[in-house]
Amino acid sequence: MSNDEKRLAGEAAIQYVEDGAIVGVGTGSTVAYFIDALARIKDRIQGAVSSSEQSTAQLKKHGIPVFDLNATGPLALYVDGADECDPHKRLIKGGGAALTREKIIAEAAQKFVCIIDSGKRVNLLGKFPLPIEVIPMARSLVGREIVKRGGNPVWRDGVVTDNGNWVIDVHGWQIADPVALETELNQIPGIVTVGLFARRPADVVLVGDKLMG
Ligand SMILES: O=C[C@H](O)[C@H](O)[C@H](O)COP(=O)(O)O
Repeated sequence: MSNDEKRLAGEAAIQYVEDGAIVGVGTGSTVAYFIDALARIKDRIQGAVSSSEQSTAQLKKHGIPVFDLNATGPLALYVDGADECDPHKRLIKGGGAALTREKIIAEAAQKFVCIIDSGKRVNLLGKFPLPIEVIPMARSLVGREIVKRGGNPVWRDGVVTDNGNWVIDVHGWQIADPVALETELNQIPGIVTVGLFARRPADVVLVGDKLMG
C-alpha cells in the first residue's frame, strides 16, 4: 500500500471531470485524495453525489455541494477506489462498508473510473475477503448459504453500514467466474449487496505506480 500511489491515482482522475458536472464520488483513502483534488477545481463543477457519510463530510468540508441521486438522474462520471482489481477491471469493493451506495452510483454512471495503488492488482479475485452487506435478521441464513458454497463467512462485528445493515466478509473463495458468483449471490434473500463489481466493472483503471514520474 502506498499513499503516494493513491494520491497520484486520485489526482489523475480529475482529467475525467467535465465542466459543469455532477460527479459521482466513492469512498475510502484513495478517494479522499480525489476529493481534495476536486476541491481545487470546485468552481468548474456543479457538485457531487456521494456514496457515504464519510465522503459527504469531506465534500461538504470543502464547500462542494452534495446532491441526492434521485434529483440528478444519470451521471457522466463515477470515481471510486477498490480493494482488488483483476485484468478485466472487475473489482472487489466494500472494505470500508460503503458497497451498496457505491454500486448504486456505479450503475447510474456512464463512466466508472477506478483509482487504485498497485497492491490492489490481482489475477484472480478473492484473496481480499469478499464483503457482503446483509439485512441483520438474515446474517445466519446468508452465512449458511456461503458455507454451502465453500466460503468461510466472518461477521464484521460492530460495523453498521450507512443503510443500517451488517457486513459479512467471505474468506477462502478464489473467484474463477465473478459474474456468475455475483449473479448467484444476488438471488439469496437477505443479501442487500455483494461487493463484487463484475456485472458492472470499471471502465478505466488508474494505477498509482503507472503514474509515477
Ligand atoms: O467500502 C469501501 C470502498 O469499496 C473502498 O473504495 C475500498 O475499500 C477501497 O478503499 P481504499 O481506497 O481506502 O483502499
